[in-house]
Amino acid sequence: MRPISAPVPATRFRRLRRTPALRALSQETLLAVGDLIWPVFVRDGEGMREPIASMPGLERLSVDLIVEAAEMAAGLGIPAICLFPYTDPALKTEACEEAWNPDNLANRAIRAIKAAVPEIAVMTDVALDPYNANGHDGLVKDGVILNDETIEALVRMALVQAECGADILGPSDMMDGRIGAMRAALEAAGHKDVAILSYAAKYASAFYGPFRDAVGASGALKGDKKTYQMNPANSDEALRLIERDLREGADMVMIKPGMPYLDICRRVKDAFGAPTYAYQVSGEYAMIKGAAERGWIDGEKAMMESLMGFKRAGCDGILTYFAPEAARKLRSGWTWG
Ligand SMILES: NCC(=O)CCC(=O)O
Repeated sequence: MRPISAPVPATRFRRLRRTPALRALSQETLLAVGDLIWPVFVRDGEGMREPIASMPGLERLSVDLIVEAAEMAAGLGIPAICLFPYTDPALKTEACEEAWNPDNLANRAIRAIKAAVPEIAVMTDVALDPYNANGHDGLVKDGVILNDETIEALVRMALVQAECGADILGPSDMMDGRIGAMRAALEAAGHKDVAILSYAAKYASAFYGPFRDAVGASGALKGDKKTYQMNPANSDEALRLIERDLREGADMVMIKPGMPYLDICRRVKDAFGAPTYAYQVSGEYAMIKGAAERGWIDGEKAMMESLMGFKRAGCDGILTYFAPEAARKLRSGWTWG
Protein backbone atom coordinates (compact mmCIF):
# COMPACT_ATOMS: atom_id res chain seq x y z
CA MET A 1 0.00 0.00 0.00
CA ARG A 2 1.20 3.51 -0.83
CA PRO A 3 -0.72 6.05 1.22
CA ILE A 4 -1.41 9.24 -0.67
CA SER A 5 -1.05 12.33 1.38
CA ALA A 6 -1.72 15.70 -0.08
CA PRO A 7 -2.02 19.03 1.62
CA VAL A 8 -5.27 20.65 2.70
CA PRO A 9 -7.66 21.20 0.94
CA ALA A 10 -6.97 18.30 -1.47
CA THR A 11 -7.24 16.08 1.58
CA ARG A 12 -9.42 16.93 4.53
CA PHE A 13 -9.61 13.75 6.60
CA ARG A 14 -12.54 15.19 8.55
CA ARG A 15 -14.78 14.90 5.44
CA LEU A 16 -15.20 11.17 6.02
CA ARG A 17 -15.69 11.55 9.76
CA ARG A 18 -18.59 14.03 9.45
CA THR A 19 -21.57 11.66 9.91
CA PRO A 20 -22.18 8.12 11.20
CA ALA A 21 -22.87 6.97 7.63
CA LEU A 22 -19.57 8.31 6.31
CA ARG A 23 -17.72 6.91 9.32
CA ALA A 24 -19.29 3.49 8.69
CA LEU A 25 -18.33 3.60 5.02
CA SER A 26 -14.73 4.42 5.79
CA GLN A 27 -14.28 1.94 8.66
CA GLU A 28 -11.37 -0.38 7.89
CA THR A 29 -11.81 -3.15 10.50
CA LEU A 30 -14.81 -5.17 11.63
CA LEU A 31 -15.39 -6.89 14.95
CA ALA A 32 -17.94 -9.71 14.95
CA VAL A 33 -19.38 -12.18 17.46
CA GLY A 34 -17.71 -14.91 15.41
CA ASP A 35 -14.30 -13.54 16.44
CA LEU A 36 -14.77 -14.40 20.12
CA ILE A 37 -13.62 -17.36 22.21
CA TRP A 38 -14.92 -17.34 25.79
CA PRO A 39 -12.65 -18.67 28.58
CA VAL A 40 -14.64 -19.99 31.57
CA PHE A 41 -13.78 -21.45 34.97
CA VAL A 42 -15.14 -24.82 36.06
CA ARG A 43 -15.51 -25.96 39.67
CA ASP A 44 -16.90 -29.10 41.26
CA GLY A 45 -20.36 -29.65 42.73
CA GLU A 46 -23.81 -29.02 41.31
CA GLY A 47 -25.69 -25.76 41.01
CA MET A 48 -22.57 -24.00 42.30
CA ARG A 49 -21.53 -20.52 41.27
CA GLU A 50 -18.76 -18.66 43.04
CA PRO A 51 -17.66 -15.09 42.26
CA ILE A 52 -13.99 -14.43 41.43
CA ALA A 53 -12.96 -11.37 43.46
CA SER A 54 -10.17 -10.21 41.15
CA MET A 55 -12.30 -10.65 38.00
CA PRO A 56 -15.48 -8.64 38.67
CA GLY A 57 -18.57 -10.11 37.02
CA LEU A 58 -17.05 -13.59 36.52
CA GLU A 59 -17.81 -16.78 38.42
CA ARG A 60 -16.51 -20.30 38.72
CA LEU A 61 -19.38 -22.59 37.66
CA SER A 62 -20.09 -26.25 38.33
CA VAL A 63 -20.38 -28.49 35.25
CA ASP A 64 -24.19 -28.28 35.08
CA LEU A 65 -24.02 -24.47 35.05
CA ILE A 66 -21.14 -24.48 32.57
CA VAL A 67 -23.45 -26.35 30.22
CA GLU A 68 -26.05 -23.58 30.66
CA ALA A 69 -23.35 -20.98 30.05
CA ALA A 70 -22.32 -22.80 26.85
CA GLU A 71 -25.96 -22.82 25.70
CA MET A 72 -26.18 -19.10 26.35
CA ALA A 73 -22.91 -18.47 24.49
CA ALA A 74 -24.02 -20.55 21.51
CA GLY A 75 -27.32 -18.64 21.49
CA LEU A 76 -25.36 -15.41 21.21
CA GLY A 77 -23.37 -16.86 18.29
CA ILE A 78 -20.07 -17.21 20.16
CA PRO A 79 -18.25 -19.99 18.27
CA ALA A 80 -16.05 -21.42 21.04
CA ILE A 81 -15.74 -21.82 24.78
CA CYS A 82 -12.46 -22.57 26.53
CA LEU A 83 -12.41 -24.52 29.80
CA PHE A 84 -10.18 -23.91 32.81
CA PRO A 85 -10.67 -26.10 35.89
CA TYR A 86 -10.37 -25.05 39.52
CA THR A 87 -8.86 -28.28 40.82
CA ASP A 88 -9.29 -29.41 44.41
CA PRO A 89 -5.85 -28.86 46.05
CA ALA A 90 -6.07 -32.42 47.42
CA LEU A 91 -5.87 -33.72 43.82
CA LYS A 92 -2.68 -31.80 42.98
CA THR A 93 0.47 -33.94 42.97
CA GLU A 94 4.05 -33.65 41.74
CA ALA A 95 3.36 -36.24 39.02
CA CYS A 96 0.12 -34.45 37.97
CA GLU A 97 -1.83 -37.70 37.37
CA GLU A 98 -5.16 -35.87 37.61
CA ALA A 99 -4.29 -34.11 34.34
CA TRP A 100 -5.12 -37.24 32.29
CA ASN A 101 -7.92 -38.59 34.45
CA PRO A 102 -10.84 -39.00 31.98
CA ASP A 103 -13.17 -38.00 34.82
CA ASN A 104 -11.36 -34.86 35.90
CA LEU A 105 -13.37 -31.66 36.02
CA ALA A 106 -12.31 -30.37 32.61
CA ASN A 107 -12.99 -33.68 30.88
CA ARG A 108 -16.41 -34.04 32.49
CA ALA A 109 -17.20 -30.51 31.32
CA ILE A 110 -16.08 -31.29 27.73
CA ARG A 111 -18.38 -34.34 27.58
CA ALA A 112 -21.32 -32.51 29.15
CA ILE A 113 -21.05 -29.54 26.78
CA LYS A 114 -20.59 -31.68 23.67
CA ALA A 115 -23.65 -33.75 24.66
CA ALA A 116 -25.89 -30.73 25.28
CA VAL A 117 -24.54 -28.04 22.93
CA PRO A 118 -22.67 -29.86 20.16
CA GLU A 119 -22.59 -26.78 17.93
CA ILE A 120 -20.22 -24.83 20.17
CA ALA A 121 -16.52 -25.64 19.73
CA VAL A 122 -14.90 -26.73 22.97
CA MET A 123 -11.32 -25.64 23.49
CA THR A 124 -9.15 -27.05 26.27
CA ASP A 125 -6.07 -26.05 28.20
CA VAL A 126 -3.15 -28.48 27.85
CA ALA A 127 -0.74 -27.70 30.68
CA LEU A 128 -0.01 -29.25 34.03
CA ASP A 129 -0.38 -26.20 36.29
CA PRO A 130 -3.96 -26.87 37.45
CA TYR A 131 -2.86 -30.32 38.62
CA ASN A 132 0.67 -29.62 39.79
CA ALA A 133 1.47 -29.43 43.51
CA ASN A 134 4.07 -26.75 42.74
CA GLY A 135 1.94 -24.67 40.34
CA HIS A 136 4.23 -25.07 37.31
CA ASP A 137 3.15 -25.94 33.77
CA GLY A 138 5.70 -28.74 33.65
CA LEU A 139 7.04 -31.55 35.80
CA VAL A 140 9.71 -30.35 38.21
CA LYS A 141 12.79 -32.16 39.46
CA ASP A 142 15.28 -30.52 41.82
CA GLY A 143 13.83 -27.13 40.97
CA VAL A 144 14.21 -27.67 37.18
CA ILE A 145 11.18 -27.76 34.84
CA LEU A 146 11.64 -30.93 32.79
CA ASN A 147 10.91 -30.45 29.10
CA ASP A 148 10.75 -33.92 27.50
CA GLU A 149 9.16 -35.69 30.47
CA THR A 150 6.51 -32.97 30.57
CA ILE A 151 5.74 -33.56 26.90
CA GLU A 152 4.90 -37.20 27.59
CA ALA A 153 2.45 -36.09 30.26
CA LEU A 154 0.95 -33.44 27.99
CA VAL A 155 0.43 -35.95 25.20
CA ARG A 156 -1.48 -38.24 27.57
CA MET A 157 -3.57 -35.30 28.68
CA ALA A 158 -4.25 -34.16 25.10
CA LEU A 159 -5.33 -37.64 23.96
CA VAL A 160 -7.84 -37.94 26.80
CA GLN A 161 -9.27 -34.50 26.01
CA ALA A 162 -9.61 -35.48 22.34
CA GLU A 163 -11.30 -38.72 23.41
CA CYS A 164 -13.79 -36.68 25.47
CA GLY A 165 -14.75 -34.70 22.37
CA ALA A 166 -12.63 -31.54 22.51
CA ASP A 167 -12.58 -29.67 19.20
CA ILE A 168 -9.51 -27.50 19.83
CA LEU A 169 -6.58 -28.34 22.09
CA GLY A 170 -4.76 -25.39 23.61
CA PRO A 171 -1.23 -26.29 24.72
CA SER A 172 -0.32 -23.38 27.00
CA ASP A 173 2.77 -24.87 28.62
CA MET A 174 5.57 -23.49 26.39
CA MET A 175 7.66 -26.68 26.46
CA ASP A 176 9.73 -27.18 23.29
CA GLY A 177 8.46 -29.84 20.93
CA ARG A 178 5.02 -30.47 22.38
CA ILE A 179 3.08 -29.55 19.26
CA GLY A 180 4.82 -32.14 17.09
CA ALA A 181 4.46 -34.82 19.74
CA MET A 182 0.77 -34.07 20.20
CA ARG A 183 0.07 -33.93 16.47
CA ALA A 184 1.75 -37.33 15.92
CA ALA A 185 -0.13 -38.90 18.83
CA LEU A 186 -3.47 -37.48 17.67
CA GLU A 187 -2.93 -38.86 14.16
CA ALA A 188 -1.92 -42.27 15.49
CA ALA A 189 -4.97 -42.43 17.75
CA GLY A 190 -7.42 -41.54 14.98
CA HIS A 191 -8.04 -37.96 16.10
CA LYS A 192 -6.85 -36.45 12.86
CA ASP A 193 -9.46 -33.69 12.86
CA VAL A 194 -8.77 -32.32 16.32
CA ALA A 195 -7.30 -28.83 15.96
CA ILE A 196 -4.37 -27.45 17.91
CA LEU A 197 -4.31 -23.78 18.86
CA SER A 198 -0.78 -23.35 20.11
CA TYR A 199 -0.03 -20.82 22.80
CA ALA A 200 3.08 -20.24 20.74
CA ALA A 201 4.20 -16.83 21.96
CA LYS A 202 3.30 -16.78 25.65
CA TYR A 203 5.13 -14.18 27.68
CA ALA A 204 6.13 -14.38 31.36
CA SER A 205 3.65 -11.69 32.34
CA ALA A 206 2.38 -9.88 35.40
CA PHE A 207 -1.05 -9.76 33.77
CA TYR A 208 -1.92 -13.37 34.69
CA GLY A 209 -2.41 -12.62 38.40
CA PRO A 210 -6.22 -12.75 38.60
CA PHE A 211 -6.31 -15.98 36.53
CA ARG A 212 -4.09 -17.71 39.04
CA ASP A 213 -6.57 -16.72 41.75
CA ALA A 214 -9.43 -17.98 39.60
CA VAL A 215 -7.92 -21.45 39.17
CA GLY A 216 -6.43 -21.55 42.66
CA ALA A 217 -2.81 -21.67 41.43
CA SER A 218 -1.41 -18.51 43.02
CA GLY A 219 -0.65 -20.08 46.39
CA ALA A 220 0.89 -23.20 44.85
CA LEU A 221 3.40 -21.57 42.47
CA LYS A 222 6.99 -21.87 43.62
CA GLY A 223 9.27 -19.41 41.83
CA ASP A 224 8.37 -17.99 38.44
CA LYS A 225 7.82 -19.23 34.87
CA LYS A 226 10.69 -17.39 33.18
CA THR A 227 12.54 -20.54 32.07
CA TYR A 228 9.68 -21.49 29.76
CA GLN A 229 7.56 -18.40 29.11
CA MET A 230 9.01 -15.60 26.97
CA ASN A 231 10.91 -12.50 27.89
CA PRO A 232 8.56 -9.51 27.31
CA ALA A 233 11.45 -7.73 25.57
CA ASN A 234 11.54 -10.23 22.67
CA SER A 235 9.81 -10.06 19.33
CA ASP A 236 11.95 -11.98 16.78
CA GLU A 237 11.83 -14.97 19.12
CA ALA A 238 8.02 -14.92 18.89
CA LEU A 239 8.24 -15.30 15.10
CA ARG A 240 10.63 -18.23 15.44
CA LEU A 241 8.35 -19.93 17.95
CA ILE A 242 5.28 -19.42 15.77
CA GLU A 243 7.05 -20.77 12.69
CA ARG A 244 8.29 -23.79 14.63
CA ASP A 245 4.81 -24.58 16.00
CA LEU A 246 3.18 -24.19 12.58
CA ARG A 247 5.74 -26.58 11.10
CA GLU A 248 5.07 -29.06 13.92
CA GLY A 249 1.34 -29.11 13.17
CA ALA A 250 -0.40 -26.23 14.92
CA ASP A 251 -3.55 -25.16 13.06
CA MET A 252 -3.87 -21.86 14.86
CA VAL A 253 -1.43 -19.78 16.89
CA MET A 254 -1.80 -17.48 19.85
CA ILE A 255 -0.04 -14.48 21.30
CA LYS A 256 -0.55 -13.99 25.04
CA PRO A 257 -1.14 -11.57 26.78
CA GLY A 258 -2.91 -9.37 24.26
CA MET A 259 -2.95 -5.62 24.67
CA PRO A 260 0.75 -5.11 25.51
CA TYR A 261 1.72 -7.38 22.56
CA LEU A 262 -0.27 -6.05 19.60
CA ASP A 263 2.99 -5.42 17.74
CA ILE A 264 3.65 -9.18 17.91
CA CYS A 265 0.16 -9.95 16.59
CA ARG A 266 0.78 -7.74 13.58
CA ARG A 267 4.21 -9.20 12.86
CA VAL A 268 2.90 -12.76 13.15
CA LYS A 269 -0.07 -12.17 10.87
CA ASP A 270 2.07 -10.40 8.28
CA ALA A 271 4.80 -13.04 8.39
CA PHE A 272 2.71 -16.23 8.23
CA GLY A 273 -0.91 -15.39 7.38
CA ALA A 274 -1.93 -18.25 9.66
CA PRO A 275 -5.08 -18.18 11.83
CA THR A 276 -3.84 -15.86 14.57
CA TYR A 277 -5.42 -15.27 17.99
CA ALA A 278 -4.64 -13.16 21.01
CA TYR A 279 -5.57 -13.85 24.60
CA GLN A 280 -6.87 -10.77 26.38
CA VAL A 281 -5.85 -12.14 29.76
CA SER A 282 -7.27 -11.80 33.24
CA GLY A 283 -5.19 -8.76 34.22
CA GLU A 284 -6.32 -6.91 31.10
CA TYR A 285 -9.94 -7.73 31.94
CA ALA A 286 -9.44 -6.70 35.57
CA MET A 287 -7.85 -3.37 34.59
CA ILE A 288 -10.81 -2.39 32.43
CA LYS A 289 -13.43 -3.66 34.90
CA GLY A 290 -11.65 -2.19 37.93
CA ALA A 291 -11.27 1.26 36.39
CA ALA A 292 -14.88 1.19 35.14
CA GLU A 293 -16.18 0.24 38.60
CA ARG A 294 -14.46 3.30 40.00
CA GLY A 295 -15.96 5.51 37.30
CA TRP A 296 -12.56 6.26 35.81
CA ILE A 297 -13.37 4.98 32.31
CA ASP A 298 -16.47 3.95 30.37
CA GLY A 299 -16.11 0.17 30.73
CA GLU A 300 -18.25 -0.79 27.72
CA LYS A 301 -16.51 1.58 25.36
CA ALA A 302 -13.08 0.54 26.62
CA MET A 303 -14.04 -3.13 26.18
CA MET A 304 -15.12 -2.64 22.57
CA GLU A 305 -12.12 -0.45 21.74
CA SER A 306 -9.73 -3.01 23.19
CA LEU A 307 -11.33 -5.83 21.18
CA MET A 308 -11.25 -3.80 17.98
CA GLY A 309 -7.54 -3.21 18.63
CA PHE A 310 -6.89 -6.95 18.30
CA LYS A 311 -8.67 -7.11 14.97
CA ARG A 312 -6.85 -4.03 13.70
CA ALA A 313 -3.56 -5.66 14.72
CA GLY A 314 -4.35 -8.61 12.43
CA CYS A 315 -5.90 -11.14 14.80
CA ASP A 316 -8.57 -13.48 13.45
CA GLY A 317 -10.06 -13.88 16.90
CA ILE A 318 -9.71 -13.06 20.57
CA LEU A 319 -9.94 -15.15 23.71
CA THR A 320 -11.67 -12.75 26.05
CA TYR A 321 -13.57 -12.90 29.32
CA PHE A 322 -15.73 -10.14 27.82
CA ALA A 323 -17.09 -12.49 25.12
CA PRO A 324 -20.79 -12.61 26.20
CA GLU A 325 -20.88 -8.93 27.10
CA ALA A 326 -19.27 -7.94 23.81
CA ALA A 327 -21.49 -10.36 21.86
CA ARG A 328 -24.63 -8.78 23.35
CA LYS A 329 -23.37 -5.36 22.45
CA LEU A 330 -22.58 -6.39 18.87
CA ARG A 331 -25.97 -8.10 18.48
CA SER A 332 -27.76 -4.98 19.70
CA GLY A 333 -26.55 -3.28 16.53
CA TRP A 334 -23.68 -1.44 18.17
CA THR A 335 -21.36 0.50 15.89
CA TRP A 336 -18.68 3.10 16.41
CA GLY A 337 -21.35 5.56 15.23
N1 LIG B 1 -3.27 -20.93 30.41
C1 LIG B 1 -4.26 -19.93 30.53
C2 LIG B 1 -3.80 -18.74 31.24
O1 LIG B 1 -2.68 -18.70 31.74
C3 LIG B 1 -4.73 -17.56 31.26
C4 LIG B 1 -4.10 -16.35 31.80
C5 LIG B 1 -5.02 -15.22 32.15
O2 LIG B 1 -6.17 -15.09 31.74
O3 LIG B 1 -4.52 -14.36 32.89
